[in-house]
Amino acid sequence: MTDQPQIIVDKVSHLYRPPNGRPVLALEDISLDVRPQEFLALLGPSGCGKSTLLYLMGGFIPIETGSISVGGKPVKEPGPDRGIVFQHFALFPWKTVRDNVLYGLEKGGLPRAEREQTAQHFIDLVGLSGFEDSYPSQLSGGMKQRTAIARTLAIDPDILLMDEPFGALDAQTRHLMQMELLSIWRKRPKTVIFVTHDVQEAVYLADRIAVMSARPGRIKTIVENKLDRNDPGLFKSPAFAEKVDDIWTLVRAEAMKMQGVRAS
Ligand SMILES: Nc1ncnc2c1ncn2[C@@H]1O[C@H](COP(=O)(O)OP(=O)(O)OP(=O)(O)O)[C@@H](O)[C@H]1O
Repeated sequence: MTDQPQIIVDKVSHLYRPPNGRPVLALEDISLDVRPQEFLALLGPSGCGKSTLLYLMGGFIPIETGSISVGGKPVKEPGPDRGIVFQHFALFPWKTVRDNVLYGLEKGGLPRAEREQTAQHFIDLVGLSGFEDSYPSQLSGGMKQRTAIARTLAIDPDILLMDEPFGALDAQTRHLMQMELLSIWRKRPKTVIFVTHDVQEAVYLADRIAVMSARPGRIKTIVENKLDRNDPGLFKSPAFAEKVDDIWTLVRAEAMKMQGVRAS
């Protein structure tokens, strides 16, 4: 890991202008550097603009104020260097697991046999061997999300943008998926930006945690996470509970501000 930032977010603000409603200032003056191959969590209360920031980095919505660069180039549109995984699985229901994973590889110009080999490699990596011919309706939530992750990983992006990818899963599956994601990330290190409003999830997964303020979203603070995430007992350790508690205190203040905003 070098210390040169791979992603530079510089003074970004974002105003939504819905056709039938008041404009919403979702982000204000966000500056953030992300290092290559670091796992960064974007943490904050609901509505603070986490997804908006992720989509701006992905090039899915235009940047109007400030700038974002990836590898020194300004972000103008989505690109194969940035893969995204959404909360809701976004699979093609009429395609099998194999074909869903192959879909992302179709544009790459690789021969069919090579594409199939790559797809199989990532299906195995996410633990779905034996389910290649299943359709999404035949899979559990966790398996659907694994398929979506395999599809994104198969394209081999340098950067993974993950928008609450485990938010729709039950607590047990969620923890298994977190462990699996860490293990995949160790095998194939990538820059990961992981949006969550779950403090435990952020502390369990991330090298650094950017805590965002209530709307308009700003970066309130960035916390370095020095806990040993290779430690299998980490989740149950006092140090983990203490870190979660410290960060929860920061987030709670913002969540309460958000409630106030809603109540007014
Ligand atoms: N297309 C849109 N038009 C108008 N306002 C929007 C639009 N998308 C998001 N917003 C508003 O911008 C703010 C930030 O939304 P965003 O989805 O980025 O927040 P978030 O932190 O990801 O929330 P959550 O954790 O609930 O998913 C919210 O107040 C939301 O209502």
